[in-house]
Amino acid sequence: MDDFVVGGERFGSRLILGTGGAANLDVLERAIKASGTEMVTVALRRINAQKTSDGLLDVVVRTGVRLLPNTAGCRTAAEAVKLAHLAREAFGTAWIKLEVIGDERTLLPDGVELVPAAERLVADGFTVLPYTNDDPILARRLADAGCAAVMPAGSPIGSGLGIGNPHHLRLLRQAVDVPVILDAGVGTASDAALAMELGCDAVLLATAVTRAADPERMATAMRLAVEAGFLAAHAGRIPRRFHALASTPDEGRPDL
Ligand SMILES: CC(=O)[C@@H](O)[C@H](O)COP(=O)(O)O
Repeated sequence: MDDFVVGGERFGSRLILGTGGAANLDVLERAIKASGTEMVTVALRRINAQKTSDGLLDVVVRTGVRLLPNTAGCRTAAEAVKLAHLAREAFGTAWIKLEVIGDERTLLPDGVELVPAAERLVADGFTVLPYTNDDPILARRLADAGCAAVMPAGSPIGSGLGIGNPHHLRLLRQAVDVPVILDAGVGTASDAALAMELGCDAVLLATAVTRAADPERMATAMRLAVEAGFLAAHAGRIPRRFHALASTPDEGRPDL
């Protein structure tokens, strides 16, 4: 698999893990290792930046993955910008997964708040990766604002419904030049493979692994699915046909 380049940095894995929902840190650490991920996202409010042992931050340090703080829980652009600045101070990283949630029930992104928040953070020197809707126009606005990637939801966070609108995802892929990372809604490995086959550059998922009956095994499945989807997307699939096409040619067939 080719390296994944985002924000000017190179990653060997195209799978990003969210850390919410794990039963405990030991389970999470084993899942991170099994997934082969090189980047995990963490809600700032879940981390104690001062704590030096037994915390989520220690898992991040021990596994050697990049920490991508997120602005989970924010409802307005102003809140998200403030939290991003706190994260930069606390963790010494200017990378931020920008989340501005529009609605408690669906947890879908608020596109109206998202664009000015992204513009502000880019101007402030952040590498911004926004969680967005599967709307190609909004994605283009975010890319034009200088975001390093766009992260469309497949379906609502934690729903496990997979990719609700594959056509929109294809349109979105064509609408932007920055990496597209499917974020949210993945339920099982085939959803992750499909995202890659539709042209996504990477997949971010949390619940499907952290709340699986066997998180370590599901993390392995997700690693393989992302790799398989990427390879298939770049292997030139056969065209779909209405009728059959014999796989063995007729010539040389004995007269019976
Ligand atoms: C936007 C957001 O919070 C997602 O990153 C979420 O953590 C992952 O969604 P799933 O839990 O559905 O994979």
